[in-house]
Amino acid sequence: MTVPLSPSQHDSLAVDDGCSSVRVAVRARPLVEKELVENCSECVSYSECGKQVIIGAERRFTFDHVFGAATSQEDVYTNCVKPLVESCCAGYNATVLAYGQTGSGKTFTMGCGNNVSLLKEDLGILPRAIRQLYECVEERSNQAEFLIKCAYVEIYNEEIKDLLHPDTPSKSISIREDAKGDIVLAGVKEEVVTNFENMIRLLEHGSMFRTTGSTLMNQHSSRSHAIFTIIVEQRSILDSASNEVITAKFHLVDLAGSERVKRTGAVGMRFKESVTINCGLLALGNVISALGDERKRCQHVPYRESKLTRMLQDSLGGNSRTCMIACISTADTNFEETLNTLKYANRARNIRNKPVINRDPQSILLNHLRQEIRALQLELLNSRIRNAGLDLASGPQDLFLTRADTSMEVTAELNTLRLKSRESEHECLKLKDDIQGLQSLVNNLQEEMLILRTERNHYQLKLDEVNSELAALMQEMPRWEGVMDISPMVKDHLLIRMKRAMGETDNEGPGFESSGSSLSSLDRPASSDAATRSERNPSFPTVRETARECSNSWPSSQPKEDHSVALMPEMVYTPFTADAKGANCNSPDRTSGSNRNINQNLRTIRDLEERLALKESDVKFKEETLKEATEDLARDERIFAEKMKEIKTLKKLARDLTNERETLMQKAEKNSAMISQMSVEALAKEDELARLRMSIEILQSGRPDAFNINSACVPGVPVEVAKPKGENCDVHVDRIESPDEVKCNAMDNTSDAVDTAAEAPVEDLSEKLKVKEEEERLLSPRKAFEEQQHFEEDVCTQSRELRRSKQKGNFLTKCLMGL
Ligand SMILES: Nc1ncnc2c1ncn2[C@@H]1O[C@H](COP(=O)(O)OP(=O)(O)OP(=O)(O)O)[C@@H](O)[C@H]1O
Repeated sequence: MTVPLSPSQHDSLAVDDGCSSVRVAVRARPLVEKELVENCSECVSYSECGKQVIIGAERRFTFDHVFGAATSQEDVYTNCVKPLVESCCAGYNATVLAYGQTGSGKTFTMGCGNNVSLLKEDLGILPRAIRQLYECVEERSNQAEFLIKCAYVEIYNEEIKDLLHPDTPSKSISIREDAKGDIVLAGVKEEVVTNFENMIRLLEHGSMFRTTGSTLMNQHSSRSHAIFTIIVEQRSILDSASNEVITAKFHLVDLAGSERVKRTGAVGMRFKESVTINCGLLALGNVISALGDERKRCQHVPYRESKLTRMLQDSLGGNSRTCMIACISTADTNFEETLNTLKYANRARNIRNKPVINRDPQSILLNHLRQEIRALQLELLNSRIRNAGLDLASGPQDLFLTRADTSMEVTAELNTLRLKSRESEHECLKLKDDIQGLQSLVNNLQEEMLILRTERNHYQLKLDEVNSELAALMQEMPRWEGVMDISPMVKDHLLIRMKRAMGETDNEGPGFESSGSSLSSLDRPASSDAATRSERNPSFPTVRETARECSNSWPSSQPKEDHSVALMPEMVYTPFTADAKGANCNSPDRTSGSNRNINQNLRTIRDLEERLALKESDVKFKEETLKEATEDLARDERIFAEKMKEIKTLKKLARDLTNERETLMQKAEKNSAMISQMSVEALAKEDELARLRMSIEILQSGRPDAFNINSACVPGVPVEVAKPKGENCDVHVDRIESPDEVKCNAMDNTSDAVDTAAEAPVEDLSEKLKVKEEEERLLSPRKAFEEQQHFEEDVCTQSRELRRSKQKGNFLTKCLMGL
């Protein structure tokens, strides 16, 4: 049945209060061939609204999406994953998680490539997501530059394997938390991929290395949890000044299926895999419970319980938009597993994530600093212009700008360093918190270990008591020999126990191999404890001593009736035969009482052994966790120390830069004053040059009326000029070579003289000019010509320089305005 899709299902990424719930979809697979052959019937139905699944008589579960057995891959993808790919392109982390019992269709749903054997409509989530991602990149290529990377790992038997680089040893891969608190896989190489085809090739290549195996439930059963991660980095190109980088991670997870060993028929290696798979899923369940249960929400979330949960830390309760697809089988033979999956998935619906756009803090900082620098540069320029009263378009500004820029750079650098230092301080605080958390974890673990050790000692004591009781009973054994019939099996067993208690190896007893493992745990603590006890009280016989005595006093070999003794732990004493009863009628009650005692004691021993083994494995696990936590703590402390060192260096650098900045600011102040002075001088020189050029033009024109305007420039004619400020100014003109070619040799106060020369009496000047002309006629016209040329060249050079500096000034002004 295909469940109709409602439009509301498309809003699968609804976010409120910055939080977004984990979306959960259920997908039922159709009955497979094996189930059809077995005549299985369907035990699952769906409600009309398309959001409820009903299992059995009336157990209803509500989910965000419910996909019936006939739902196409396309529908599952469109509803569950498409929005996640879109949000990943927008900078949000995303996760798709396929969960379910073995053979329920997780790998089918996720897909692991684009095989030619696959029909297009059967393509799973992975190839579809990769295609959509590249389409999205293509669409946005005019807005941003994209860099896409991928990594593919599997968690097999609690070890992480890099499927894209299978040669990487698992030991070199570890799960770490980076400075931002994101989970990263150190040691896993990410591949940069530029197109759909290449990424599919990598996916298929990695999938080839994934561990699969055949079980009774699924011929191609995945024996590991596989995580394909796509990393999307984008840099906006719309705003060239903004170099903001956004990075999003997309995890596509195909979990291994939960399974019952009885049904999968897993033995040996498969059995071990099965145990680790179930442990990982149990840890995931614990995390889901801790996050989903409102009462537990503030408590510790056991992410560190398994590698799977640690890797999915961001996806469950963290910075990610997550969708879980719970795959179920509708066959009634899988009723219990399906019910469990639905319960598991239902809990996941309560998890609240906090997705945010992953902006690179460095680029944010850089942008912020750039804006600040621009603002400061403008402000500084404005204030300088105001102070110097300069027109930006005139005058050489390069020196001024260089200094100002240097000062700006230093300020910017200083700000960057300050921010970095602040950031490192935050990081240090965070690390401190982490260290405290770890410290309390270690303390808790130590406490737990202490309790466990006490418990172990307690059991050990009990075991010793039982052992000594047993030893006492064994001492009595020879006495019963004559009076009752004890099964040779029992004797054999007791002999083996005694020998083992004495630390001897005895493989003769047919029950040795089966009971060996359980007995060995008894052997070790008994002997060590016996040693300590004999130290305490040498008169008290140890189990070993008593046992040795017994074994010596016993007949060495008893006829062995059969080899059923292999079931030693379950063995009981054989009942008395009628004859034996007759023969031993002197104390039948006492004998049966002792038998009962021995049986009871054996049971107690077995019980204690099991409990002890359990406790020991518990202690071992705790010790490992403690070791890991201690290592983490040491690492964090190392990082913390490094950070502190870095902060110190940064602070010192910041201090140095502040000093340098101060010095530069002072220098810049001085230079700006100098520049202002120079600018004023340059303006005066320009004026002077303009006037000189005008004078030359007038003199070159040789028009007598020109002297009315500027006769003060007549060469060699000392002029008494009018005094604008009540002062006399003399202009000395050397000589006139010809009426048209003159050399002007203006002395001090030239500009004033030129300004006031217009007011000199024209008659006087004409007369003087005539005299001069007479004199000049006598001089060589050639020389005058040469001098004139010389002078013109000088003027041209000066005006060229002036033009160049003007251009420079204009250029710099434009640059400044541009900035
Ligand atoms: N929706 C479906 N439509 C048709 N066939 C399906 C569907 N889902 C699963 N199957 C078939 O069911 C079988 C088991 O599926 P699959 O291998 O994906 O299960 P699994 O959950 O990944 O198992 P495991 O956990 O053991 O790896 C496969 O033969 C697959 O083709």
